[in-house]
Amino acid sequence: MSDDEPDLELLALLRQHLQGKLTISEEPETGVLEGAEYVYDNSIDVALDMRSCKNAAAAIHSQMQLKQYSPATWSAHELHPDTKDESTVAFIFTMDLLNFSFWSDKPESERFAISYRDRRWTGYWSLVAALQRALDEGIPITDSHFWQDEEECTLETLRQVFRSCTDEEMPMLAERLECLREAGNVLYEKYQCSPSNLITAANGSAAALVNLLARDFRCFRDEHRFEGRRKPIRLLKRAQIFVADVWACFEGQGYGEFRDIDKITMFADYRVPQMLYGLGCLAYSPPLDAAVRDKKELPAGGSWELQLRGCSIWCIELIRREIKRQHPEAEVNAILIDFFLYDTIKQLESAGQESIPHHRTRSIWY
Ligand SMILES: Nc1nc2c(c(CN[C@H]3C=C[C@H](O)[C@@H]3O)cn2[C@@H]2O[C@H](COP(=O)(O)O)[C@@H](O)[C@H]2O)c(=O)[nH]1
Repeated sequence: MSDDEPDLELLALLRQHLQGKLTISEEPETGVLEGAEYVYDNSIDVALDMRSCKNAAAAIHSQMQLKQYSPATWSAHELHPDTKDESTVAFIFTMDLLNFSFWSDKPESERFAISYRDRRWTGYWSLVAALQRALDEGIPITDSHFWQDEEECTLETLRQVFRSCTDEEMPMLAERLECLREAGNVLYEKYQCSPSNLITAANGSAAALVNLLARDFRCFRDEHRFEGRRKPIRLLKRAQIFVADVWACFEGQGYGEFRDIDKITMFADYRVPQMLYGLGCLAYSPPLDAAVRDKKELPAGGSWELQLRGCSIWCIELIRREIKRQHPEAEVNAILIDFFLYDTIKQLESAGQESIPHHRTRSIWY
């Protein structure tokens, strides 16, 4: 549809509203789930297997019960901050500004890794370890004033913060510096340099906080054109995982209190789709299956990548609904299911039991 043609969807909504049949709720929506369902309905290279989703729902629920998965599980990870104050919000914001693209095709012993507390950390944990190490070394890496200081916060500084114990540098360092610089400027201009003011501005709504991050920060605006649809598909992975990390860290209290936290969807990354494939929930067309197994890079924003990301979000939504159908009393949402599946695929990876490689796309979105 060209831009000058009437938006029939919008006209229908307005007509219903004028006829008093529709109360436009003031509660904000992110639109992520609507976009994910659209991608699922229009995917030909990724499909969901309903029988496997049903079986996975039962297995995931019982495992989560067994492991007593709850928001408190977040703080149990040794590298996550155990303070619960404004500096913790700044830490999580910094972490989720940079929470993308750690994957490497080098052998395990040669891939980018951070040495910290006598251990070698890779992937997402290399990010958390590097931030903790920087703070231990007196580098104010979670301070937005620092991010704006072009003398102090340089590419060289980031090379130091993210120095590897192997020859491989952290991927996309220049893009990471750009994210910090932009976030520092936006926080200075609109939020008195304080990430916790973002939470205050959202006034207790998780969806409002996600929308505010996508509106004010280009580096959180994880939105993409899909198959000619006029409205972009909003995936907003790092904006959503920021809200989820704050909610889990503060266990739904204080900075973590959101009345609509269940509106947050699965985080469309490169790990959980891999887990869903292993559970038989996701199936790929032969050309996509071959490309993923051959570890070919999938172009960022391409149809295959968007089908993988959108169908994964929709798949977790169906699993969540099935768990709630089987166990109406279950305290479960897409966040906890997602966290559980990420942690599980990481355990399978360390045991060398992945059934397919994760897909390879280089981007700042995940
Ligand atoms: N969907 C989803 N994606 C997640 C996470 C996490 C870590 N969250 C912690 C907090 C609570 C949980 O219990 C986890 O312990 C990282 N990622 C993403 O994965 C990729 C990193 O993969 P690898 O290079 O293999 O570490 C990268 O895109 C990163 O953004 C998650 O939870 N869900």
